[in-house]
Amino acid sequence: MKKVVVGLSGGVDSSVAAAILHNQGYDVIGLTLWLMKGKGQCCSEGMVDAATICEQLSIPHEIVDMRDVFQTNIVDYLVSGYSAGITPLPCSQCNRTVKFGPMLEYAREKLECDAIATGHYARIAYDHGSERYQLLRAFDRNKDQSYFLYDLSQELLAGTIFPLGELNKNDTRKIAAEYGLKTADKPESQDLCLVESNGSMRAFLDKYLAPKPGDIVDSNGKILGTHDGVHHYTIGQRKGLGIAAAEPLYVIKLDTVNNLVVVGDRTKGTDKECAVERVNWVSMAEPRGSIRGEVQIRYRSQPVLATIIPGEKDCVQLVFDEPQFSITPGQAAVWYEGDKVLGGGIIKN
Ligand SMILES: Nc1ncnc2c1ncn2[C@@H]1O[C@H](COP(=O)(O)OP(=O)(O)OP(=O)(O)O)[C@@H](O)[C@H]1O
Repeated sequence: MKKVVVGLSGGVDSSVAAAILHNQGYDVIGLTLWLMKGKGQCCSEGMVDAATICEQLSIPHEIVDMRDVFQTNIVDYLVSGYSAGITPLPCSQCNRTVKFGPMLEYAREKLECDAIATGHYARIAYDHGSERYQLLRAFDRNKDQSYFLYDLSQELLAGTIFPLGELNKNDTRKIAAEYGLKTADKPESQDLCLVESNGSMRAFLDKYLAPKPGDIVDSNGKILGTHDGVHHYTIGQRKGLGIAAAEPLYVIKLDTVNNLVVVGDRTKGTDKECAVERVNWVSMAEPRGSIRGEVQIRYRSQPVLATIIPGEKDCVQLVFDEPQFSITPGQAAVWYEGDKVLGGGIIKN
């Protein structure tokens, strides 16, 4: 019988992923990564729900303590990024270094099992021509999570199954109800897990970073207001600036050297190019020259046409056909060809 380790967060998606594979005849083992430090965090509820699902499906449940790895790779990474004036995207980093990598390693070393599965909405296909695993968007475009998965290596893709890739969320809920899963009606998580467990990104950051008051200025240096720490702002932000102005103003630069938040009208926040670092080529090998692709610079942004120019040391330059508003250092840029994730990386500037 084929054996698979399913990452169980205690949510409906991973519960259904486990139930589907179990029903298909896989020998399923549930595995929950214990991620967050502190009592009463969302993880403790998640672990109990995951254990309940395993009980329902009569499958074993393992819990692996990953709190230190999560603290170093995600919490510290976020805090140092925000204090340096960037807006880091923790999810792709979390997927590679906290979830998929360690889960596959644990599955192989401790459970003699070569495959893992998660409840992500994305698809994987093997292309015989290029001999590569391809990462594809989910059928449900509204739930598609391929943007967060661009950083997975070929080895990780080879060992991963996404049982929900061809379903839409309504199907998932229906299947959960059909199987009578305890998590069937569990509400959708809306935010980043750290935001959800702390109430807001501000509340999370305030636990680690002291207030550092400074000025909000326009691009000529004119003082328009004050702020309580550059780390509370993000490029493109419009709300919560506390400035009355005739036209809408957006954050266009975070100047940590002079402790300034620089604001301007929408035209000042657009750019035709950006540099991307820590690039991972997913469905294709790194090309020798420029390629064209549809690029997403945020999770929910519309893909836009651009030329992708490979550079040195895992870097590329993106040149957009049309200037883009609020290109945010720290967020991921992911380039696609149709449904296929070609590659992605972290926006540098
Ligand atoms: N703590 C965890 N331990 C093991 N696997 C996890 C954990 N958190 C998330 N995962 C896996 O990653 C997938 C995507 O996680 P995400 O945080 O995006 O939750 P989600 O889409 O709301 O899914 P779910 O409904 O299963 O919580 C989950 O479906 C699960 O398979």
